[in-house]
Amino acid sequence: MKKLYRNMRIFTPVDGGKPLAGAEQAKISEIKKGAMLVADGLIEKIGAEEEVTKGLDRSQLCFEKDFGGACVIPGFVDPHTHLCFAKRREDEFGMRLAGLPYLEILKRGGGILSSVNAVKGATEEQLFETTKKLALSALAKGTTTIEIKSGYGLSLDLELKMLEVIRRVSFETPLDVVPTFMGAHAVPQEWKNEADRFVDEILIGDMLPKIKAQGIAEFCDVFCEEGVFSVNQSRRLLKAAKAMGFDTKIHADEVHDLGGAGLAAELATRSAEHLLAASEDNLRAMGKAGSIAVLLPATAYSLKKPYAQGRQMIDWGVPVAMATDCNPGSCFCESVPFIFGLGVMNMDLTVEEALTATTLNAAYAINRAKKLGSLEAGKQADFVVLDGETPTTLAYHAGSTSVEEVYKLGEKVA
Ligand SMILES: N=CN[C@@H](CCC(=O)O)C(=O)O
Ligand SMILES: [Zn+2]
Repeated sequence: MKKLYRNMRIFTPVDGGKPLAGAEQAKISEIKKGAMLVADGLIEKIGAEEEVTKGLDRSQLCFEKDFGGACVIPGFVDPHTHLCFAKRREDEFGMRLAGLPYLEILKRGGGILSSVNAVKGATEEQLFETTKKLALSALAKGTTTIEIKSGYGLSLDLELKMLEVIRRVSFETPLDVVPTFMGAHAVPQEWKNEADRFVDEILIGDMLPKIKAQGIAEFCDVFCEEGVFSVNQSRRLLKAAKAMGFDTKIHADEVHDLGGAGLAAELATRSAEHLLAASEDNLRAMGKAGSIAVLLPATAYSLKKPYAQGRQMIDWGVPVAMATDCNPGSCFCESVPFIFGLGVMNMDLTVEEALTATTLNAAYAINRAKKLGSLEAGKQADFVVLDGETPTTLAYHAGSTSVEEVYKLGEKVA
């Protein structure tokens, strides 16, 4: 049986088989009075209502809905989160507001390391409950697919505990979940003066092969930053991960221009994230290598840092995606509508570019574009109904999500 959704004003990027870059990123298709025929959660037909309903045998339908001309966009894809954590760090936010730098808190044993202690102290059930609650909050705000990283474990047992919880979120919520192993999120206290050995013996020699054998993570990510992992250490880790069959990502040039974006280009990682301090040369090299820039404007907001050069990156031909970076430290935000507004207002993306950045390019950044990220025949019927005439409302109606209804695989889920 099929479902017919009609009388919708549909806005969607169009998938040309690769992430949209340069002027292509702003190309959005608009169907003024559109309809979607859905079978088994997939879009069978989409287009002008007249076309979609021509010759349609309505007795084949199990459901039909008139959306009254409402604005519909693809479900948001959030390609960078640290949503799996046990405890908030509101106290640290206060310290940062008082002037203590983010990396200094980590250096003193707080930050990511305090989240490691919290994961250690939580039962798997507790960790699952906090993670699920945030995932459902993201869903209510229009996110239908989400990447979630481990990285608050830093030992094999705790990383597996996190990845198990992340797997459960994919089974026990309507969201599509993409799991990333991020054992290289910080150097654990016990390896403080031996980061090289931690990378070579523990991460590469032990954790990566065991995580791979369990098939519990798809991507490998590393925090390449001054005082965390160097470019050389990150290179060794990502090369080894690639050789073992992981897809790769890198937290690059978030605070200092260490050359992480250059490494992303050199290794052609699927994406590089943050890039607040990345140099023009390295960003252009990323564009040439096809590495996607995943920008996290709510982190700049929360760290009170200058925003990444989103406008310039698009002009330089780098495909741009955006993500929330939801985590308890640098950015406690699971709202894609919020980052959509920041992208438009503070990084000078156009509304059309921001829509591509939060849907199709975001799907490419986690290797899901074949299934989702745009509303086209053959892809999943994951979509969001907005309170507004066009996607502009996402930036215009500040402080509101503008998200009225959320559909996953053709089912209303929020
Ligand atoms: N910068 C590194 N990792 C996270 C923050 C993690 C944390 O502070 O807990 C980020 O992407 O912002
Ligand atoms: Zn991150």
